[in-house]
Amino acid sequence: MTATVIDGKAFAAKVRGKVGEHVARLKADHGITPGLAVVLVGEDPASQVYVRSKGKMTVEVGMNSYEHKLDVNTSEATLLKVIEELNADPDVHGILVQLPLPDHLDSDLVINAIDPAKDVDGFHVSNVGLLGTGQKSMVPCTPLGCLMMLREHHGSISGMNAVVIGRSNIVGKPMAQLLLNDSCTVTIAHSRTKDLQETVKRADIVVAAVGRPEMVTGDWIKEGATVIDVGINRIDAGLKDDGSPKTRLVGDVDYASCAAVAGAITPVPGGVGPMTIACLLANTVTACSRANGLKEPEGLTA
Ligand SMILES: Nc1nc2c(c(=O)[nH]1)N[C@@H](CN(C=O)c1ccc(C(=O)N[C@@H](CCC(=O)O)C(=O)O)cc1)CN2
Repeated sequence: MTATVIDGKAFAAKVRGKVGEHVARLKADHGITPGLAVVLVGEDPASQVYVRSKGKMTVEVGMNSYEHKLDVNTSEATLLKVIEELNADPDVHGILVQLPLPDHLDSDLVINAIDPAKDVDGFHVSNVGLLGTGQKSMVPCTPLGCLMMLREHHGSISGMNAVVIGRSNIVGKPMAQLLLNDSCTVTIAHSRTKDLQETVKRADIVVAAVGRPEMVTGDWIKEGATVIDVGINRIDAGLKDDGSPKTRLVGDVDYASCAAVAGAITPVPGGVGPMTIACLLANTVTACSRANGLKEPEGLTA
């Protein structure tokens, strides 16, 4: 079997298109422009790229983008003050603090200082609780993107066996919750799971979010299963012509061997990654609609 490639880049463009349509309606019918504030502390190169990309795409869909770039040594008190001001700003409907934060800052404390209604990352403990109890919440962007791709590919995923590899608060746990809310039978596997390979082999849906380059190989995958690769790992790829080191982006899944067995698979790059930012924009327009007591966009929430 050769797997169908689930094109996250193309799907993300469609999601951004829908967000743009909803933003245009909010502006034309209600005179409201959704606003997204992104806070970056420090100069982590990957985070800088993601934040730039978020700002650019926010503007492209017609929303206002507010960037707050803070020095790497910013104190917790200063960061909390910035969040407090954004919470109180009526033009800001979504707030995101780019992770990881520098070590001296307590991520949980910072995230839980965000107004849950503006928490477009869905990481605030109130949103985690709401999602866990099947209530309306803000949903973390990466798992939401995975869910959208699964629904688009399968129609319904009800009753399917899903294995999520990884138990992070950002991806693994909310992903498992979303799959459960869609009536999958869900296993959360991790580095200490006994018989990990056998566990994965039983799955109709595999979501790999462990952060280990190409860990999941084709012999772990049930024939015809759908494989969603959340991993973004930069690995050595020899030397460039000028002798400098070359790198290559790979997922947590060994693409070639898994694609030979799976029914469908997301590539890296171009799979889950682009959906993360598209879902951030979707969450912002959802937050803005909710804040104004207006109808939420269809097909952009869980
Ligand atoms: N506050 C948050 N911090 C972080 C999140 C998050 O959702 N909220 N997720 C990641 C980083 N991230 C967005 O912030 C992100 C990661 C990857 C991509 C993406 O499009 N990746 C491309 C490849 C890009 C490359 O070449 O490096 C792909 O997979 O095709 C978008 C967003 C951690 N922090």
